[in-house]
Amino acid sequence: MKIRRRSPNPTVAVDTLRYQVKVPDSEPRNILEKIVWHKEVEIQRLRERTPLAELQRQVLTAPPALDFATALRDGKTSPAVIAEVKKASPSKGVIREDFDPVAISTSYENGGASCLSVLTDKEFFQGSLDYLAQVRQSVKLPLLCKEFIIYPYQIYQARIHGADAILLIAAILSDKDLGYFTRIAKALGMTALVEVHTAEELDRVLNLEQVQVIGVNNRNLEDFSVSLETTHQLLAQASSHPRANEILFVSESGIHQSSDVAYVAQAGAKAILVGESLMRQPDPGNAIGQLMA
Ligand SMILES: O=C(O)c1ccccc1NCC(=O)[C@H](O)[C@H](O)COP(=O)(O)O
Repeated sequence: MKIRRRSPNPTVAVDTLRYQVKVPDSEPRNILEKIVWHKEVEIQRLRERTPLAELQRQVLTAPPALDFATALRDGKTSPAVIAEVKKASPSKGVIREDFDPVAISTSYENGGASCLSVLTDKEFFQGSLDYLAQVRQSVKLPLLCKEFIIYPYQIYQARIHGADAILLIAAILSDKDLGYFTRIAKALGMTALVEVHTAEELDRVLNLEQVQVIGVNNRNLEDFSVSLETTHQLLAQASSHPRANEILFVSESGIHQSSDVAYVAQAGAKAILVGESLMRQPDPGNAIGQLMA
């Protein structure tokens, strides 16, 4: 998937007036591009308010990160469950009206999740970094900050708010950034979960030595279609790579029933990331038990 990091619609300054010069194809081509373009503006604004140096100062006094990767390897269940705290999504709109991130997380912890994922994007998922901080105060499980990370700034933000792991999406980051961001995460004691959706992205990521945890997203972010076959195909491709045995593979998205869990586990996934199907149940933690039955 080719994601353009910025809108090709340039702003031209003429004296004090600013004109938008429309160029062809200046609309985002898919939801991922739309999210990333919005993120560029969002991070720019945040940086103006709180510079990176201030975050780097704050991170020094944060409690140490928990070991996300080990919690998955030692999973409470097989495969291990990363249960997601997700109020809404671009594909489904609002998923859970009575959204209480702390109650949901506690229920997940009691229900057998090995780790939690907390969506922090406000604009498209109605998430928040404050939810992440609240969840950190309430549960002992390792936490993934589910964000669209395009700058190191966001990694520091995640750590300060209690994250133990970050998501890095191969479709929106160059190899250089993936390597650099993974090293920053490691320096902060965090795990990087690097997400792929295509054979080409998987190839790129397998060749980055420092990547230890790879997520296969079953959702196509261009058209929102979901197919668990993506896990099957990409894990078959990975199996012939020399590093295959040292990588922990996570199957993400579209997992609704126990036959889905069996299918991706059989394909080689050692962990699953589940949001919507748990969030739609009255007791999300109890739903983990049903899913893993
Ligand atoms: O969930 C979406 O609609 C979505 C749209 C655009 C970018 C990302 C999106 N989801 C992020 C995720 O990775 C999922 O929340 C996660 O894998 C859980 O998926 P599900 O179990 O299907 O809720």
